[in-house]
Amino acid sequence: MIEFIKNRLSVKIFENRNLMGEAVATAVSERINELLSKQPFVNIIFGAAPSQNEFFQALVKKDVEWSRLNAFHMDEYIGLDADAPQGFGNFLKERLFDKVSFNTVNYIDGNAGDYKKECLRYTALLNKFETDIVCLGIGENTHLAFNDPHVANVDDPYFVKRVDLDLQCRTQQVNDGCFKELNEVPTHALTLTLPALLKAPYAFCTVPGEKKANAVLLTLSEHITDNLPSTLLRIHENAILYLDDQSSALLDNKFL
Ligand SMILES: O=C(O)[C@H](O)[C@@H](O)[C@H](O)[C@H](O)COP(=O)(O)O
Repeated sequence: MIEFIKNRLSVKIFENRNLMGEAVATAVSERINELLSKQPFVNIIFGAAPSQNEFFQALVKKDVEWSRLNAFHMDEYIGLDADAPQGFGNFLKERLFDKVSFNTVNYIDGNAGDYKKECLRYTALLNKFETDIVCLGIGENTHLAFNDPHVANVDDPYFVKRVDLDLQCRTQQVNDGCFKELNEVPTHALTLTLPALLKAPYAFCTVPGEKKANAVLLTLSEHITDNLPSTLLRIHENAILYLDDQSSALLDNKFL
């Protein structure tokens, strides 16, 4: 494993995806257990994406008092069928929420007719259950959750909002094998905003795969700006970026 720090961001590079996933699961479960030794519940937000699969597989095997965790997710498509496997709530249900017994699982409803009301409902939950940990990925366009560069706002006044998805983001969903064709990918979603994600005291960011190599390079080498949302991880007080051999492939000696 190779490790370095860029600004405040700790970066860890693993030989392959499985080792990376196992390491994230170990770190997250240790943090959960440490917090549970001091407080009754832990509130945790999960990204819903194939990049998180190895992490989830390892996490559910960890020794954690799941019944003391309140789970959230960070975004949801608008307008997919309620039981569509691509729905982020459904994605997490299959891989995580049905595997262990959380105290509560809090789903975003992408089919709520009144999306403003749904954003307010979820905002109220996030305020009630203050986030302790966020587990997230990075998009090919450097998005965090569905904060694509054109809608990402580090000073966003909202915690949850409706956004349109840019072409690179929608194409990524096809590249990831979640949808067969671009025109199947919804154009809009509800997402937690950058302030809602970045206020979590602990952030574990898991980014494997060759398709993310350029986004990883931008994350670590460009100026910190919400036009490249993942660069903001570099000023988070407690964030760790987990990479594999492929996603780290473009990082040269000036980093390593
Ligand atoms: O809920 C999520 O997790 C988000 O929509 C998103 O930010 C995702 O983490 C990245 O786009 C990485 O996604 P992939 O794993 O699909 O590459």
